[in-house]
Parts: sequence; C-alpha cells; structure tokens
Amino acid sequence: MNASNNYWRRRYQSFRYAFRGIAAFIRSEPHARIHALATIVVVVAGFYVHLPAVQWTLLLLVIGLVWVSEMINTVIEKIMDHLAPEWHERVGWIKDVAAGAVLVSAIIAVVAGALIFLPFLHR
Ligand SMILES: Nc1ncnc2c1ncn2[C@@H]1O[C@H](COP(=O)(O)OP(=O)(O)OP(=O)(O)O)[C@@H](O)[C@H]1O
Repeated sequence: MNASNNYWRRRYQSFRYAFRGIAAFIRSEPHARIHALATIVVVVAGFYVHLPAVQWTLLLLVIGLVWVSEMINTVIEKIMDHLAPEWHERVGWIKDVAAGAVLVSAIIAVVAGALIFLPFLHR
C-alpha cells in the first residue's frame, strides 16, 4: 500500500516538474510566446471554420511538432552555452542543425496549415 502510494506520488511529482518546464520555457523564451500566439490564432480559426476531426488532428500534430522542436532546440542551445561557452566551430554546427530542425517543422506547419485552411476560404 505504501509502495503504491510512493509510486503515484513520484508520478505526480514528475508531472509537476514537466509542467514547470513548460511554464519556464514560455516565461524565458520570446520564441515560445510567438508560438503561443500563433497556436491561439490557429485554434480560434479552426473553431471559426468548424474544422472536421481529421483536419483538427493534423493541425494539432503540426502545432505539437513546432512546439516540441523549439523546446528541444532551446534545450540544446542552453546545454551548449553551459558546457561550451567559448566559440567553437562544432558548437556552431550543433546549434545551426538544431535551429534547422525548428525551421523544417515550421515550414511543414505553414504548408499543412495552408492545405487545411485554404479549402474553407473558397467556400
Ligand atoms: N559557441 C559558439 N560557437 C560557434 N558558433 C556559435 C556559438 N554560439 C552561437 N553560435 C552561432 O550563432 C548562432 C546563434 O546562436 P545563439 O545561441 O545565439 O542562438 P539564438 O540566436 O539565441 O537562437 P534562437 O533564435 O533559436 O534563440 C548559432 O546557430 C551558431 O551559428
């Protein structure tokens, strides 16, 4: 009984740390606030045009893709700044590729968003 209580307590703590991480990301990163604004605009537009469930699912997947890639990119930048604050070609490569991952996800999100919303503009 006690072991089971400890298990759920640890799971609860893990969720708290994860939510704290999301809040820290939004508080400290200007990019995160731009993503938050874009997410709100797109979700409101989705409700406005009454997106069907499949389009909602695809939209949420690309929104998630951008958030996750931006969060991982930010973590990589912070790790590199902490471990290797000096200028180094390899650090530049790592940061460039991590930023490239965000750009890939953003391009996919813009194209997917256009494909999802354009048919509703023609109605
Ligand atoms: N220590 C370093 N060594 C070599 N190049 C670096 C280093 N730090 C940054 N750079 C170069 O500068 C670019 C921007 O790095 P920086 O850490 O300033 O990211 P940022 O501009 O804060 O990115 P973001 O806009 O995603 O927050 C990197 O992609 C890399 O090309």
